[in-house]
Amino acid sequence: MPSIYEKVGGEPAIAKVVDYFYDLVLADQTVSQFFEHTDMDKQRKHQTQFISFALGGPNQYTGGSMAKAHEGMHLEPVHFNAIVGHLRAALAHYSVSEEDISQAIEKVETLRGDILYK
Ligand code: HEM
Repeated sequence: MPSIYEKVGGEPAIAKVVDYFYDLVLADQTVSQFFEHTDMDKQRKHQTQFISFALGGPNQYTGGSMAKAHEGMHLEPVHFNAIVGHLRAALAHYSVSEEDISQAIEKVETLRGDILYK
């Protein structure tokens, strides 16, 4: 079974989804402030890893490192939900099927508990 990552068209397609997702995130005042002091290389790395993880691509991060990466950000459900919404919109924009989008969101949801502030 090909991963969604492969179905979408691998790395070149992911780069486009990443750019689109990134634009949505930075235009959204619910979450844009978290990236205020993030340099562009890290920003890009974050988005690419995020999308690759969601779509079953390479360079996946484990739950443990996700908790560490977001430690101290005090992320609330409203922030996580906003990011999930942008992921959904970016995938839909590139004509990913509703079924594949749901699967990607399900994957991302497995990290909610690690990423949110407790
Ligand atoms: C399942 C959801 C998420 C995944 C897979 C993910 C992935 C990652 C990864 C891999 C890093 C480390 C990047 C690095 O070390 O360079 C990171 C850092 C970061 N994430 Fe996320 N993330 C998620 C959710 C969120 C949310 C909801 C927010 C805020 C609204 C957020 C904001 C950030 C910020 C600000 C950084 C630090 C960037 C920096 O070093 O300046 N992430 N994330």
